[in-house]
Amino acid sequence: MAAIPGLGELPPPVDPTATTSSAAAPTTIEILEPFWEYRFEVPHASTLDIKLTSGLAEKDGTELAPNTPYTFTATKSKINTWHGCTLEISSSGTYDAYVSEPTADDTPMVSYLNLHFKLEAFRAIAQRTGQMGPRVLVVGPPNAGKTSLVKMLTGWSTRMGHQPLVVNTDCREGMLAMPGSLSAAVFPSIINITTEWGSTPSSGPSAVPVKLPLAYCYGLETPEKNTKLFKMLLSRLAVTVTSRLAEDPDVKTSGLIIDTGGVSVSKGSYDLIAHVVSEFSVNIVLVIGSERMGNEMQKKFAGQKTSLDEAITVIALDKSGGVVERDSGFLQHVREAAIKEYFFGTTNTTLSPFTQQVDFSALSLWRINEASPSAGLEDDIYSDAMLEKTEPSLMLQNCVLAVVYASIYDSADTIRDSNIMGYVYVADVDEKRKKLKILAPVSARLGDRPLIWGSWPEPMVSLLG
Ligand SMILES: Nc1ncnc2c1ncn2[C@@H]1O[C@H](COP(=O)(O)OP(=O)(O)OP(=O)(O)O)[C@@H](O)[C@H]1O
Repeated sequence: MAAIPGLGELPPPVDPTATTSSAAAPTTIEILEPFWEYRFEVPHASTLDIKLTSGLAEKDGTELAPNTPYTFTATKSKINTWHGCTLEISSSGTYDAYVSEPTADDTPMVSYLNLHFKLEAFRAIAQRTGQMGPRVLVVGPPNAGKTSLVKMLTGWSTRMGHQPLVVNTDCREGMLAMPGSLSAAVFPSIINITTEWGSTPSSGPSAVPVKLPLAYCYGLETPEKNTKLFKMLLSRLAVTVTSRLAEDPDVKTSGLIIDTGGVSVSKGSYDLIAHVVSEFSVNIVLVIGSERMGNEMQKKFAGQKTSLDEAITVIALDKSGGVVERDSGFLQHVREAAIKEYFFGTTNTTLSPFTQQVDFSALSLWRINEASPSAGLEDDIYSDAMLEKTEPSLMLQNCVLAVVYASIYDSADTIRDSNIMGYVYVADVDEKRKKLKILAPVSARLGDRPLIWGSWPEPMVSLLG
């Protein structure tokens, strides 16, 4: 299992492998004026190469290096420019792209950048006084551009020399960890823009320093599937994040940026938002893409204080017209690609995962339960039942399991509260011989650590195909 020591960063290798471009593909040139965006959608079977040949451009807050081809696949995104630029585009396979031509007055990007400068002002005060930097939570309906905003605020702050701690509470997608995980990582350096958040920290070289997240396994698709477990893991993550802030002055003054999954206007979702606000002492709530949610958040947090006795400010932001919906098929390909990359690397950095045969009896396997609808939120007798010791079965076929930093002799609660060390994949289940064929990024004895089995990410059939 690839070690995830937590919240650090791996240095880049001395000789990173350069990204390759499809030299034979026809090339088009796009000239962008200030504030314009090059918006593109590449399906998983195709690749799109984008090279900045003049001017300055960025993707979600991270600047493109000049004359360097960036290869995108299974991506819907944009490249924007503040001062104008020229891009050279080539592709293999199909893709959709167009240039959006807003002015400074009609792009929400300007309000996002202004917000960034406000956060910088708070960070400057924090540096002078030794106080905590801003703790920012981004909420909004599905497909509002929340994650893109979190990336932009992270990228811009990193470029100013800060080290924000980014927290992902969206269990449907992973941040530097598999989907189904809740994770946090410090971003002292740029994000690898060709993947969602950069590579997951399996073994293998990368041109951009690999961020090491701290991750907990929730293993279910939505917070509603087991709200109590979800809240417990968030609290657990908040404790670790808070102690990380306390021990590192640079991270402390840079503050937190927290992403959420899309919420509908409902009491249950608002309770979860309030839980995150209180556990992470959030003092700035950004509501993107819903005036109604903005108003309701204003009302909810009016007059409330953080644990540090600061007021909670709610700021409503417009959604960008470029944000696109990603249908379930597309997102499934994205998840599959992330899992494949974890075990096999990318075309540039091929990894060789280890396959081993393991007896059913040699494993300590724990199943994450969905809460029964009758289980009361505050009802503690359900605590242990959230994680249940179980025997391997055919149901494990093609599942990803989380390996956690705990002992197989620990209690269910301790195992639940332990952070993730890495992941393995069940390639085959032989019920007759009572053996599993398991794929792991490194060779290690699997019987020594508890394995957590959830229903998210869903079984991936084509991983070895
Ligand atoms: N201006 C833009 N132009 C083109 N694509 C964009 C733009 N802004 C965001 N996107 C893309 O739209 C998709 C949805 O955006 P994003 O993931 O930021 O939304 P979200 O609110 O976090 O979604 P979710 O509700 O699934 O968490 C992403 O693929 C993102 O890269």
